[in-house]
Amino acid sequence: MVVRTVPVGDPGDLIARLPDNAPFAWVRHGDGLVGWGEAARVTVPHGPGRFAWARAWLTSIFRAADIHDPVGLPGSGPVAFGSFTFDPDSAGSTLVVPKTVLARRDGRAWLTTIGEDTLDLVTPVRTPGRIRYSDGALTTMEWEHAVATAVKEINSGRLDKVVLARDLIATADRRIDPRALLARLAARYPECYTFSIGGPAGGLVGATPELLVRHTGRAIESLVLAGTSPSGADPAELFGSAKNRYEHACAVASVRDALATLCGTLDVPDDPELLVLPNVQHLASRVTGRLSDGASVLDVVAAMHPTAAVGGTPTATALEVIREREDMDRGGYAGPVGWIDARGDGEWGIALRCAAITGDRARLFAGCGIMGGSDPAGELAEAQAKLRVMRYALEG
Ligand SMILES: C=C(O[C@H]1C=CC=C(C(=O)O)[C@@H]1O)C(=O)O
Repeated sequence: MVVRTVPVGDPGDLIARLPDNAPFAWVRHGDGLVGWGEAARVTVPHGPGRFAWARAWLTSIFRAADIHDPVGLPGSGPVAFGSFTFDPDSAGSTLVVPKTVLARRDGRAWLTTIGEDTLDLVTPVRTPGRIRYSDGALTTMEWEHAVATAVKEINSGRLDKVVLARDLIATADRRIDPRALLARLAARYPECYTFSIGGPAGGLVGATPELLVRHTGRAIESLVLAGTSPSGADPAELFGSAKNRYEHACAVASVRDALATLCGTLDVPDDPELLVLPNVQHLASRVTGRLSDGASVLDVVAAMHPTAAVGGTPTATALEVIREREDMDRGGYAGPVGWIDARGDGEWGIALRCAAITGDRARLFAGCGIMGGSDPAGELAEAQAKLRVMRYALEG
């Protein structure tokens, strides 16, 4: 495999450059990486060793490559995009090395191609047309009942926190082109990571505000989110809510504990800040650290997933409750999504505010941190607000 990276002039809108409807993307504030074509693809076997397996597969692919990379920045040279399922026992975790990657970072842009240059025929982007919605695994009433049961389990002492999610099925007039969704998401949610892991029939598309980990050399950074109110509500209520503060503290603790074993230094803020998005606002904590050895971004992802922003506290009990109450397979929702390069650098988010696309169908997901004081109707309203991201991507 011959890999060539060359510096290029400013490519403008990265998403507008995607030629086909199986795109790869990771874009925030216009910067990031987009890719197309497939030089290599693998389905990662499910089970507890999946991240180590993925890492070994990538090492063998990247080691065998003949790499010409004068740019030498995170994301230059060969790159793999990936999505891992939330549940280690679910099938469908995927890594793909695109044939072509176009990237921009801090005013510098580059193009990486693998193998022979091919003429990429640009297919027109079509919007999905009219969208009809139907219930996913549970009706809204059944989901509220699941939340009420989880609240009882928390109050009986079985666990402290669990994140319960629901799905919603959208059916479009025609085959959904992820590029149409990416363009809308990147324009409306510039603060989020707009992502796509393309597949032959569709793939996973979304705009997540939650950075699981950015790895640049030995420096790592994570943005932990948990605790939500509608945008426009008084932030003082969110900061003053014991329920939301404890929900956030559980998520921060899970990240701190996972990173402490890998980092020589780790900086965890005492108090959260506010992240305001068009639909909701979150309590947010930016955690930074330095790795004590040469762990790759996937090694760090393996140690962190699932954080209590998407699982719960304690983790193992929360996973049991999620399996018992949600009545669905989350697939890639709430799993790690992102990219890794041959140096082990990369950026991985938690796949929130996303949908799994298959042909003319999209499965949308949203979840909420459930605590002892949660009100099922309030949690349903919060889940609906989170679903607005992908409803907007589909409907415009
Ligand atoms: C699980 C989701 O959000 C998480 C991230 C931020 C705030 C959350 C909350 O307040 O419940 C969730 O922990 C989702 O968007 O599906």
